[in-house]
Amino acid sequence: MSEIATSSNNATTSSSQEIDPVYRVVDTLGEGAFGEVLLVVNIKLPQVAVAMKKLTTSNAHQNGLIRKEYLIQKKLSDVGHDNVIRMIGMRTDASFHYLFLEYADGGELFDKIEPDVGIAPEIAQFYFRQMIQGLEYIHENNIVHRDIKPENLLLTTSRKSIPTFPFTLFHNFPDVLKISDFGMATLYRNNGTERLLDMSCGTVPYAAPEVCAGRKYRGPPIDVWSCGIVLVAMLSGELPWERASDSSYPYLQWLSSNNLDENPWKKVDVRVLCILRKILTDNVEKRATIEQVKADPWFTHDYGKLETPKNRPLKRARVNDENYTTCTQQAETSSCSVKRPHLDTPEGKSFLTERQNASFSQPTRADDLLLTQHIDMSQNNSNLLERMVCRMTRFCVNTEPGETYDKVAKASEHSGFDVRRREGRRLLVTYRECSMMVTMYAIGDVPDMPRVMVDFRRSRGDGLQFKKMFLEVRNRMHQSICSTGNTWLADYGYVPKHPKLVNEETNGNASISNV
Ligand SMILES: Nc1ncnc2c1ncn2[C@@H]1O[C@H](COP(=O)(O)OP(=O)(O)OP(=O)(O)O)[C@@H](O)[C@H]1O
Repeated sequence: MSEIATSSNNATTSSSQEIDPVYRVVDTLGEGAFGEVLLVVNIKLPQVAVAMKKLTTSNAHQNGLIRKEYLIQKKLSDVGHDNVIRMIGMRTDASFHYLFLEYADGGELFDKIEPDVGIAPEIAQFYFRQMIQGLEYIHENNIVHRDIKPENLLLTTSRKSIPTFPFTLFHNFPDVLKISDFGMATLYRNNGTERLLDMSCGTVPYAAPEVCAGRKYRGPPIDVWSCGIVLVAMLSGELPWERASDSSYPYLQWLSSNNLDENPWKKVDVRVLCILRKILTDNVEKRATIEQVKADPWFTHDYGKLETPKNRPLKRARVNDENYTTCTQQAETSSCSVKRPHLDTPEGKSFLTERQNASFSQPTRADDLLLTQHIDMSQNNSNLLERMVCRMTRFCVNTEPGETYDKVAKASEHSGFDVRRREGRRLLVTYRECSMMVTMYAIGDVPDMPRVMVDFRRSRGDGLQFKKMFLEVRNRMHQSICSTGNTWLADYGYVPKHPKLVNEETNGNASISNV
């Protein structure tokens, strides 16, 4: 067992802090445009974890942007909201700014969305409501986010902080959605006076038409628009258009209601279409406000109660509307509560099975984090918490770890991707603006044959592009893919229980290849 788990539970005194670090970096959670996000845990209280956004202090302009992100996060964290990532503090040294944030241990909402399929309507509604609640709080604080997309909507499995809605639904549902990444956010109102914004920013497929057109725009409506696109992505597993502009045929068709019998619209219920009509309108004056979204019949529709019995997958208790398809499978993806056997990295570092049901808390002593000498940056317990997140972008192969490593590298190169070999038998695979980190884990407890879980994590760039890259590599490796191993991964909650992605029998060319 690692040092982290065997340490005593006593809080460290100030004198020992000067000798030993209290916090240690244990994993890389993501890489952003200006730096990386690391998972940091308290050595003696490993359930105390934070995300540390490490940003390079390269020039005055960049420093100004980081300072702005810090001030915005601070403003939002003073009172705080369950659906907005909280900031704990920031410190700066000669080379970096370190932003300490509440850790979301459930990964990105993006990873719950099955390409071309989406997620069940009641679960989409559950996340959508939380997104709107969080956004309402952000706007009330005079801030507009400007980059709402599933990659910036993080999840935490802690039950303590589940928000209470004016509805009785889902009160046991484990995922809490947290709006994160305030790198594009800005003040849209000052002393009660709203100002028009002009910076073109955000992520193109989620951006409102007025932003795409380069016009001056009002803040809140552009976030509402992005929420509408997120809703389409959740319910259909695809984006409606690449860009909301006159150059996009699907977009123009939507505006004139000419393509409602086509994808993605034909996948959604008529009530969903009604709310989308109110949100995805190019007429900003007519676009639904948050208040109107909250009053919409689909938003308030009662799908029935979801239960989360201990150690069992989620099941929907009752369904009120037969027009809506049931889908317990996706609900299962949210709960990774089965006791798991060990997984080892190729170097033999063990995972600690007994910690998998832990829920994380934030440090009570922020000073421990904010002082430089208290964080061990060596990452020598890399990936300790990896198994906490159930991810779609994994598969099992029946080749030895070393051979698997070479095969993944070759498959990636053959796909035209740039491959960099990294420490710990990891691969950083890049194509254009998008990078993914690939890690191999030997599955320890399966006798007779080698089994390796190949894990792909988006480290930079667009989530859809990442999934395309993942599928490309997976399809090239189809001869090595082990379907019984995939079932095993699904049973233990490492991947969602979804036959299309996990249990394909013959090859990797599942119906998701056109994502
Ligand atoms: N608080 C957190 N808890 C868990 N994971 C996090 C947290 N903050 C960020 N991450 C992970 O790190 C990734 C990058 O973080 P973030 O989006 O804040 O950085 P960024 O530099 O703005 O990235 P991008 O350039 O992709 O917009 C996220 O997509 C997420 O996977």
